[in-house]
Amino acid sequence: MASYDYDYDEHEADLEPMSAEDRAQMDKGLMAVRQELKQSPDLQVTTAQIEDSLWNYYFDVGKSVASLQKTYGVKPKQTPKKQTAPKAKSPMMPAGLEPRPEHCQGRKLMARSESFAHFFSDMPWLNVPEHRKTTFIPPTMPIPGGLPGGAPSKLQALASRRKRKAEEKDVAGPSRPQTMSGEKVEKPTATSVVQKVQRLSIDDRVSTPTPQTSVTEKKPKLEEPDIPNVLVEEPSALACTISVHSKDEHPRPSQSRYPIPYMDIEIPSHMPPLFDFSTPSPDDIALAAQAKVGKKNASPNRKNAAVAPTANMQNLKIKDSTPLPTSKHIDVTREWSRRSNPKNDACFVVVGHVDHGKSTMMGRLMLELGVVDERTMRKHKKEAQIIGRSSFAYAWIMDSGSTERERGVTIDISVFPFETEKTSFTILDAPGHAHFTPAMVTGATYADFGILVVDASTGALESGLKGQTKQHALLLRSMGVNRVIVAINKMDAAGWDAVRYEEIRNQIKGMMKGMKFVLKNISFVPVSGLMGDNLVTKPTNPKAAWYNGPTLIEELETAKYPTEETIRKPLRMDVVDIVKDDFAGLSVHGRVRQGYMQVGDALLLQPSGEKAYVRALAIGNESKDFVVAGQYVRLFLSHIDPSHILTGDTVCDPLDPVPVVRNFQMKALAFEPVLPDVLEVLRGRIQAPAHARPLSLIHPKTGEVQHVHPQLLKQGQFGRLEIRLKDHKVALEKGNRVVLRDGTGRPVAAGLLD
Ligand SMILES: Nc1nc2c(ncn2[C@@H]2O[C@H](COP(=O)(O)OP(=O)(O)OP(=O)(O)O)[C@@H](O)[C@H]2O)c(=O)[nH]1
Repeated sequence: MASYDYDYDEHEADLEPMSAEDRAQMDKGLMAVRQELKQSPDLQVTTAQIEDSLWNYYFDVGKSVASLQKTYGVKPKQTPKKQTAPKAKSPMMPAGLEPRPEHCQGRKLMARSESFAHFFSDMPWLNVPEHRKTTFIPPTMPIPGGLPGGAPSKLQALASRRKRKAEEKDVAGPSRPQTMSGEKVEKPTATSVVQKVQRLSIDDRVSTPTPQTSVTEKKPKLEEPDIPNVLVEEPSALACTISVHSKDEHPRPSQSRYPIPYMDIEIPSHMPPLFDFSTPSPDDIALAAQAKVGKKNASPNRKNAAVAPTANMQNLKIKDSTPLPTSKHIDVTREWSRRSNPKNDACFVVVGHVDHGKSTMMGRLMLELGVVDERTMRKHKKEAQIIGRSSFAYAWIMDSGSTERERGVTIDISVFPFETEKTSFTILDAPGHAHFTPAMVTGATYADFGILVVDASTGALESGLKGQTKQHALLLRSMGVNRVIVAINKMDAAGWDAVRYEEIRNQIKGMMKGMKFVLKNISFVPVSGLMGDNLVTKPTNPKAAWYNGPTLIEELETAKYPTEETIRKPLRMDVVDIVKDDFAGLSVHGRVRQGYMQVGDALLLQPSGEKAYVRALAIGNESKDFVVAGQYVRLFLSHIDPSHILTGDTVCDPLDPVPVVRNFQMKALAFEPVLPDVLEVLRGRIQAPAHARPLSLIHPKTGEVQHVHPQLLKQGQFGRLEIRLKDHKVALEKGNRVVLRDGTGRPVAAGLLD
């Protein structure tokens, strides 16, 4: 057995001579090194040493000289050396590389590395008798242009058949179409591609289709190939997804369809079919049983929303086979009118210029009402102090997002439910910054009334009147939010100055009058959100002694909503938020605009047309059997894929759904000139580009048409607009509030659907 310890010197004899090219490089390098070292009187280096050094440094003269001087004690030459960039001396080594590592230095290794074969010559595994040696047959390569998996294409198969025919003709003569084996050559029949491929010999498959005729030969008439009538399949959904194309978008030519293998296999008549689709599947049986249960409980009474939809649910495509949620079949309108503690439900939006104190006021109100406890407040104060935003501690009750807290700016609408003795309220705290107007519009879409917060401190009112104080008031007006409480805030900073309060009151009154608000629906309350003055209790500050009007909460309590009439209308709820919770399951948040629903009800989501069931209901953390118009609820859904729900969708009664429209007309107030142009439609969470065109100019008070097809609606004018959505369809109906804004995000007009 040979030893595996390799000794280079022992195998010196095995070294292969240097190539002619290397030899020439070496000779050139040798001369150059000698030239460099010529002036050294104590030169002790041999030719072999120089050659070794040159080899190690890839024929780099400079590096070789330096190495020799260092190794053999030759003093460096005093004359400055020419600085040449190291050149690559071998085609394998680029310039600037490090010298060869020690373990592979010397040309010995190169020589040896090519002569390892001898080393294993006595290995037993190499002494295989000739008859036992494997014969390697090259694998069948896919034919160029053939089908995946190596099958030839139809064209190649045809060429191959012709070639074979021609060869057979040569052998057997034209009158006897037979193969070499004596079989008759049959005209290819219409069978499957699978069979066709099987008939082809390996020779056929690897042969390149060549022209069958020479130039001089008469070109035989090309026969149409017998293309088998096979079942073909479209590319799969996965394939379409991967290639980012939809099937419809890019229909593929028929030749790119591949046959489904084995579809031509004939099943003998005595064998049962593999899949019998003539009988119901286990899923069908389960669904039929569920439908039966639903039918048994059905009653023709529309008032019982749990029952009526079920009767009409036969057409619904249920997405999973989990049992339907069970309903208590409550007569909701009767229960609601008989409730022991009749409370109003009211939802208000808090609007106003940025930093005028909206969130602080609402946060402090929650503390004063005991909705938020002192402990939580202390925590907020401490955390706000840590990041140097102590003055925002109350605002943190509303602004729960980390970005909102860090930046001290409300970004999205905050929803906060709370109750007083008389009313169940929902606060929609809107952002004041102009960038977040869509969120403010979302709030205004669902609100029964608004609180317009105005900063009383010097200069703030003025900047607000030029900014969001005015814009938000306009948006409220044009969206039909007619009841507004103007909270004149930061009265502590204004020293509870009665004159300042009156001044602000008059200015805002004038502005709102100009916006065609009915003044009896507007009320004013001086407050200090930060100090908690006049929110729930009368101000304690002696400077506020002049004020003897209502507190903010007293003003809020005047709201009355909903009426029985609203509850009897078909269900509408706009999806403001979607929550996918691993534990609690899929739920959506929103305000029931009209109608009611109870656990077990069937629902329809528009504009998608997806169906679902009410699995559970909750208001705040309290679970409910039913919810009615006016309440801000959490609706837990079943039998729907979460990917089919979007914010902005409308949850509605499947028997009386909200229509899905592409074109509509609306009565709008123009904040900016409205010309025929592309604008963005904003409704709740819906944002869709549309083409807007003025149809008529309307008198704001009488509603009479003053001018048909005006070229534009001027700022402050009321008119009817035609809206054509560009690519979306939206769920909208008469009376819905819609805002239009331009490309810069500035609201241009707002109004109600006609
Ligand atoms: N002096 C005084 N400062 C107040 C009062 N209310 C709010 N502030 C301060 O005003 C600043 C802004 O308050 P926020 O409540 O965040 O204002 P906002 O209107 O909600 O701001 P955005 O939602 O971002 O538009 C904070 O520093 C508050 O402490 C008040 O009544 N008096």
